[in-house]
Amino acid sequence: MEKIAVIGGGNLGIAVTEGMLKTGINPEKIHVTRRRVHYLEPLKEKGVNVGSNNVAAVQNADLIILAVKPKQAEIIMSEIIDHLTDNQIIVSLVTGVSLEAMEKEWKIPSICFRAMPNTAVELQESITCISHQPTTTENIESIKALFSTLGPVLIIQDDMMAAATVLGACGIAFALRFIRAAQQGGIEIGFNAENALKIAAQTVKGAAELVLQNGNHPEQEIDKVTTPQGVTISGLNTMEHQGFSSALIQGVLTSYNKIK
Ligand SMILES: NC(=O)C1=CN([C@@H]2O[C@H](COP(=O)(O)OP(=O)(O)OC[C@H]3O[C@@H](n4cnc5c(N)ncnc54)[C@H](OP(=O)(O)O)[C@@H]3O)[C@@H](O)[C@H]2O)C=CC1
Ligand SMILES: O=C(O)[C@@H]1CCC=N1
Repeated sequence: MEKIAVIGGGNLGIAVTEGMLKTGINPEKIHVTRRRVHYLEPLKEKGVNVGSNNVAAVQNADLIILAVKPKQAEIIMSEIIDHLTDNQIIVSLVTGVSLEAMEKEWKIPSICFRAMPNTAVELQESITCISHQPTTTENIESIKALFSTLGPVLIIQDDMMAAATVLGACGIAFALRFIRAAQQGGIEIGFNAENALKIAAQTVKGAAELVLQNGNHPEQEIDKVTTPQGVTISGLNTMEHQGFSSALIQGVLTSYNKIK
């Protein structure tokens, strides 16, 4: 990709930009916008173009990454629409706005994709789900290649984007709440906060790697830890009696129903 505009340098826009910078992309090729431009000072110091002029940013860009809230996106689209060309590519990270709505309601002339990374994109540890219209045949590989530098990529149907948002993007918060709870437990049994957090976080990372690298079902790995009449199974069963898995599944469904 030659020049990239990131419209909306907030939590996700900054994370995506930081991730792209880590891939070695030339910072001068990136232009990030937001209204309170002073929050973009750290990116500016790294050589990224920053500003509040969305039109200037898109006029110069081959790829436009839209990273604003849905209501903000409507306003911004009306501002930039006349400056878009049909050879530009728009990748929307906006939650809950389908490709069909982007084309019909926003009337975007450019090639549209949706992408759903999570904030670990900053560390190139996201999983990014990408969707495109069935009629879109070009540019899929280049979009896939860009996000593949930021973690694994899955191409999915656009109607699965809400599910991707919940499992992948909200999932970061769900996993972090687990880590926090484990840390709190760790403090009760004697660790200071710093060590409890380090153990909890690294243990989650290790558990994830066991699933990802071994390709095993979580329960296979759990079986290896649960000594008969041992301490792990007692703790696990108490958590389940308290509704651990059920609470997580219900939370996922609540988030999903809210997007829908
Ligand atoms: N955070 C996450 O983990 C994820 C978020 N998403 C989706 O990504 C989108 C962005 O989320 P998030 O980054 O969390 O939200 P933020 O509110 O952090 O970021 C949006 C940014 O847009 C800027 N903005 C608002 N109006 C304009 C404008 N007119 N021109 C330029 N910039 C503008 C705001 O800055 P200012 O007020 O200074 O203009 C703000 O920083 C949302 O649709 C969200 O649902 C998707 C996946 C994960
Ligand atoms: O909470 C939200 O609505 C957005 C979508 C995914 C992550 N943040």
